Amino acid sequence: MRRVARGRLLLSKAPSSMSASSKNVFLGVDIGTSGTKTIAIDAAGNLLAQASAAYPCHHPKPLWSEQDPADWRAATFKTIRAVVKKAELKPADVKAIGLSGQMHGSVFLDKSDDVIRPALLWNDQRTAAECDEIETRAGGRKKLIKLVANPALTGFQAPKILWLRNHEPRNFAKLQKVLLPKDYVRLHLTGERATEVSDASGTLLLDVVNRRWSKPLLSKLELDASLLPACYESEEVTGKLLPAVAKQLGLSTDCVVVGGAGDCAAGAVGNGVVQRGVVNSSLGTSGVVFCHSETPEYDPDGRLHTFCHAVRGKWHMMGVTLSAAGSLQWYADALCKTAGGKSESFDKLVAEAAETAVGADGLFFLPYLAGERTPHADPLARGAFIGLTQAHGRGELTRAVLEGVTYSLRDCLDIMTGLGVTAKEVRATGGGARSEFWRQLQADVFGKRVVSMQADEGPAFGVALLAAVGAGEYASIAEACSATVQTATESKPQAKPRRFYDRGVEVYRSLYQSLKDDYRRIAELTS
Ligand SMILES: Nc1ncnc2c1ncn2[C@@H]1O[C@H](COP(=O)(O)OP(=O)(O)O)[C@@H](O)[C@H]1O
Ligand SMILES: O=C(CO)[C@@H](O)[C@H](O)COP(=O)(O)O
Repeated sequence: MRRVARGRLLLSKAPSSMSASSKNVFLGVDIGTSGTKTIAIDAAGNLLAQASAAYPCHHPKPLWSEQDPADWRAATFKTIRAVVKKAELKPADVKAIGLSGQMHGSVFLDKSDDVIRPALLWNDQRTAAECDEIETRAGGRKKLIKLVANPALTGFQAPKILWLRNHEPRNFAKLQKVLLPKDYVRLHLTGERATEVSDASGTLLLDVVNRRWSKPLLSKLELDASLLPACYESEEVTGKLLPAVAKQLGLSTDCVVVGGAGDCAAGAVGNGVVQRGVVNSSLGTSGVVFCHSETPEYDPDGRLHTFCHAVRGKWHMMGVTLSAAGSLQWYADALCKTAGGKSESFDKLVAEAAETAVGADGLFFLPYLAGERTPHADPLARGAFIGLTQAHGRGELTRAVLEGVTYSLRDCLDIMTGLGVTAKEVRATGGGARSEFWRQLQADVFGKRVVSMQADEGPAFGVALLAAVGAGEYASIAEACSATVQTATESKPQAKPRRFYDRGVEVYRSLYQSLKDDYRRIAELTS
């Protein structure tokens, strides 16, 4: 059923309603930090239906971050049922499902596959001591990078496993398996304990160059390899729906679940970033700047991650700022309640910001609400408004948040550029990229053309394409992308704001340098 050319043809002439027998539908599920989004697409990449469900994130202590895996499972089942209903799909229509999700999170399971404690997330900063332990056990930072291509960072999964061993030994004694968020959902869909290379890269336990678990590092950390699931390539089939699950979802037991991808690689596939020349910028809870690599490439200072791409035999580099659109979410929730007690809408806040001057009249925002990864790798960093005056109102505050987050993405982009990555265009994705104003701001801060995508479904679209490849609809991910991915709007850098932001980013950068010792003192004060 390989029908590459058909996919291309259908792109320009997509049927609005296919006959029951002709449907070949693929689902993409993205288990994000703020919620889960599921989409259904046809073979040409046309969106048939989408549904989303939100859930909370818990912060039991400052800079800690946890979620209940049961919320991801419930949201996935609910949204799959919703798209099946909305698109009026018959069980046999859905050929494959792709899973994507927030990376690095650790779901600790006991021998009955029950969750031992809430999951520790990608933006949880409690593991600084365990990162030091990993570097020491590996024989130093250089040796660690040789084994797994990356330095130890607090968000990654391996330090979380060591944290459990060091701080909750009774829970560690029960531990049989550690899964990533999307892979916990896979277990409930298929009964299989499996992951794939792009998400596995973010555990710090994958030999990224050879795309397999690093036995040498596992042994140095005294971790049993049986804790980890089987590791596949992203488009490979990892299992089929369990009979009871298929019945519950209105799908068939012939429906396969492919490896899928971590949300960064999935978003890149969804935006067609499967070759050099374009980079992806994502404004989700986190912010990510992502480039494709033909071979593993490294930032010698370890500020960018070197991970496997969701494309077989390819890699990527990315910089990750921990509170991107998440900063806007925090700001709306903490400081912008309406009279009815709800958070002000993002559209209203952004419209107010758009009315204010470039640079928010000298107000800066540092978006380090959850510490920071790129460029500072500083778990103690904190957020800040700097430069407030009595002339500032809500519009300037919002603008400062949007600008601060975008400066942080520029930090990531500039590191990449410094390593020789050239990009003629930035492809914008994530909830924040829905805003035309924020896309234009990116163009002005980056000094590059920023485009939005026709299928603005981010990682969910990327893994739906991986599902289509896994089911044999396309011969390769590159073919699936070239048949279905199209850009939509374009924002070009404007000369005056661009000049301002080139100077503004220097002030922004020096503010962190001025504050970093104080962050340490704040940590001592509050510990
Ligand atoms: N219209 C909008 N304008 C600006 N920002 C928006 C808009 N809609 C959503 N966002 C931002 O996008 C975030 C959600 O992005 P999303 O990519 O869904 O996150 P995640 O994948 O982390 O769950 C919201 O918290 C909000 O900050
Ligand atoms: O930590 C990373 C990537 O390294 C984050 O990108 C997470 O994967 C969370 O994604 P969002 O929920 O923000 O989309």
